Amino acid sequence: MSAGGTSRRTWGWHPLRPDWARRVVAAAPVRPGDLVLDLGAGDGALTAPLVRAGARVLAIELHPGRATALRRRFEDDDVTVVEADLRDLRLPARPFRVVASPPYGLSTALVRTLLSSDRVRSADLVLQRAAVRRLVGQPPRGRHARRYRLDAGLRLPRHAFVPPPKVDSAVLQVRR
Ligand SMILES: C[S@@+](CC[C@H](N)C(=O)[O-])C[C@H]1O[C@@H](n2cnc3c(N)ncnc32)[C@H](O)[C@@H]1O
Repeated sequence: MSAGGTSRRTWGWHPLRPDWARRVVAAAPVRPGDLVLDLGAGDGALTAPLVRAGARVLAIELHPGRATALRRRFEDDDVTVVEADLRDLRLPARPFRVVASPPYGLSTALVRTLLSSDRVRSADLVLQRAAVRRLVGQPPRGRHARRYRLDAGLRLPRHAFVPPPKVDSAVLQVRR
């Protein structure tokens, strides 16, 4: 995937509207001082309310232009932007939360990676609604999967995103 010639499809570019991003963060158990990963942070729709909630955010974004814009936007905040591919995600060595709207194509792999760690305090992932149903019914295996419970959370209508995707979305809640 090159940074030039990018298409919405290649990069899964469906940013959340700010009001819906606020709702997703408000429904997550984030406390001041928590380390929170925003996976596929885009232009910071979720990063902004996470910062307002007092989180220390690790924002991971593959698109170079978006990573640069994120650094500028949050230069005065407790936000670390890492330009990296989520397919090579390396999790922090200390406990962390996740609040993210990642590319839908990586949903299963991401959940599996999270369930392989014993350091996830919680995760709230905006995913395709059908994927949430599937994952709640049959979570992917992971080394520490038994420590976690998966539930369906907030439902997001298509107009929660600009542009609206062709599928419905919901939050997958991962709790210990
Ligand atoms: C659905 S958008 C969500 C953006 C933002 N989280 C929001 O809610 O508005 C997914 C984001 O993931 C990024 N992305 C796509 N593939 C990625 C990958 N392999 N690694 C890291 N980021 C990726 C895209 O560039 C895009 O910014």
